[in-house]
Amino acid sequence: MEKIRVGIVNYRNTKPLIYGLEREPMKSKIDLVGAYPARLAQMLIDGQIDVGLIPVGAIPLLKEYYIVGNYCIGAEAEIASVCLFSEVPLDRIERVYLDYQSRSSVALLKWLMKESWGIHPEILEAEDESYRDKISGTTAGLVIGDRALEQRKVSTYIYDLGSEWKGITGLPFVFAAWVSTKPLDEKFIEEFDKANAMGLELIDEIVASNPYDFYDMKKYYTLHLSYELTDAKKKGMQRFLDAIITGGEGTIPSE
Ligand SMILES: C=C(O[C@@H]1C=C(C(=O)O)C=C[C@H]1O)C(=O)O
Repeated sequence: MEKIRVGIVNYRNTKPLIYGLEREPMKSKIDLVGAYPARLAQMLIDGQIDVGLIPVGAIPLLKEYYIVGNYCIGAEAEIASVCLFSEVPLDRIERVYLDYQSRSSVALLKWLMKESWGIHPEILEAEDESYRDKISGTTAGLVIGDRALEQRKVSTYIYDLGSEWKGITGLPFVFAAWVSTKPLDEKFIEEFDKANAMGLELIDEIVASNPYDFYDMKKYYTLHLSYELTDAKKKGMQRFLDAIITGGEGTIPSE
């Protein structure tokens, strides 16, 4: 049987979900491909993967899409790894770098600046990692993933996008979900879902085997990240999609 090509986010946030994908019975049925979120979205559009952890902010670009299974990269409130970093408070920010690796948080940040914070800094599209050195003075920057956990040690002001969303909408936020552009076999989805659940029961083991100096990973996996795609998360996801489709923040530049 042909293997299903599965695109996974290459950040630590994904480790609990892929624990079971890297083991049987899933292992021999799939090929795992790791990339940063914005790249994964492009890979799904280009047909290089069959299913992937796709940024919800990129969903408006898909002609047809299917949410696969019952797990996601989500947060009930504070996420810790998706933040606007700055050396000055919000009202003094003059320029904002957007993270080239993100699609959801870029759209969420634009929405927050316009609808909630009422600030209109100049928007700069980061093209590579060098933008992080430019987060200084009145130039702020959006950073996601492990790099954000590292940036927490550098920047003075940290605006957590998960907390901001929750504060305004009262809903959880889904950063990425398993998405395909064609329907997948139902039996496969069932097994895939079970494999996703496997690591969530083994957080202590995952934390112990992946030492990390920048953040308390037990706290990250259990307090910040929330992996079940609950009804509340689906509601949060729909609310976000409605906001970015009407606001135009869902459009992404070509790579
Ligand atoms: C929680 C996170 O969510 C990520 C943020 C994404 C985005 O902004 O497009 C996409 C996938 C997620 O891995 C994170 O990276 O820290």
